[in-house]
Amino acid sequence: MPSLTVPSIPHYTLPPITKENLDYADLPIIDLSKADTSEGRAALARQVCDAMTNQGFFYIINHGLSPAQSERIFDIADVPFAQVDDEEKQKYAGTMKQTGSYQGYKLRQYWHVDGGVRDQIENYNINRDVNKRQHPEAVRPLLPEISQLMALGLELPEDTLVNMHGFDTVGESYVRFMKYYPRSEEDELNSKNVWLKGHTDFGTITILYSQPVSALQIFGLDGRWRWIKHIENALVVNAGDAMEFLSGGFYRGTIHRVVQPPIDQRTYTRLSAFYFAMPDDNVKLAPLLDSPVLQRVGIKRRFEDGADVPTVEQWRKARTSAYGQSELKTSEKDKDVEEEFINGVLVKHYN
Ligand SMILES: O=C(O)CCC(=O)C(=O)O
Ligand SMILES: [Fe+2]
Repeated sequence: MPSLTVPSIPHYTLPPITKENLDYADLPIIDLSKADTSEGRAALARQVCDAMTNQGFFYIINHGLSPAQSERIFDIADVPFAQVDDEEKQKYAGTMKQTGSYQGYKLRQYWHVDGGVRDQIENYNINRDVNKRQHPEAVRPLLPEISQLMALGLELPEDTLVNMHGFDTVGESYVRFMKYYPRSEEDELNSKNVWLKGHTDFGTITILYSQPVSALQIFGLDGRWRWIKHIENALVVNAGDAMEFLSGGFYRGTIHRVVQPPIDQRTYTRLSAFYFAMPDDNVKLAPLLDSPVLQRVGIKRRFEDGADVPTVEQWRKARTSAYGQSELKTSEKDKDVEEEFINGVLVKHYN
């Protein structure tokens, strides 16, 4: 990254890791320092492909961000929450339901979680074009740094996919900062300790900065939830709906959820930082039929034959408007699953 004058902001101290012995998911670790040679890249490509077709989640280490840069990301992430007062937060609140876009704040209690319980999570979302909207005063001096972070999100491994993620085209890849606040006993009971229901992300890939408060879990092919373990200065990557659709089901949009942290971390807030990569708005979410791999392994279609395949814009808007707001129906097959149809596609939410 070229150097910038970095504004001085308060340091955010991340909590210590848990001492509990949790059932962790065994995820592959992609060491990007091996990408310098063509053999190294070939080996990494196989590893990533394997991870994406199986768990749909992996870690990246040696990604080029120093521990100090990663620490800085959490300092920046806390600014929209700790340095902006409620009145200003209201002023920059997003209009998800009306516009299908997450830009701005998602304030606490906007989403329905389960059993009448509403969320205790604040988000602040910034489009990859950081100048697309106005931001709270405390965030403005940080925009050049946030803008540089977006560049990292574009380093996708495949040209085909990279080309669908133009930087100057119309689209909604974005950075999200997210702060989870501890909840009341009553809320924990009524929502069975689930803070964010099991879901798939909407885009191609999500990159999250590993952080120490254990709460994120992934749903394994064996039907069990397992915890994501914190790895110092690692990135955690997962595939979303757009990736699953483009790859005809070859890469899995993995179901994940957020639950109450283990007992020794329950009093902390949980701050996280993400990059959600979304193809350009005009990309049709149909399988990439030219792929020799898809021709070999076959395609799992998520859309009815003849149904209109949605564009990225249609998909992300419909998913964003519905999320945490729509009426869900309990699945006839599984009482822990709730369902809705979006653009003719069955979308599931897990408890
Ligand atoms: O906070 C987390 O670790 C996950 C949040 C998440 O899944 C999301 O924002 O889509
Ligand atoms: Fe997610």
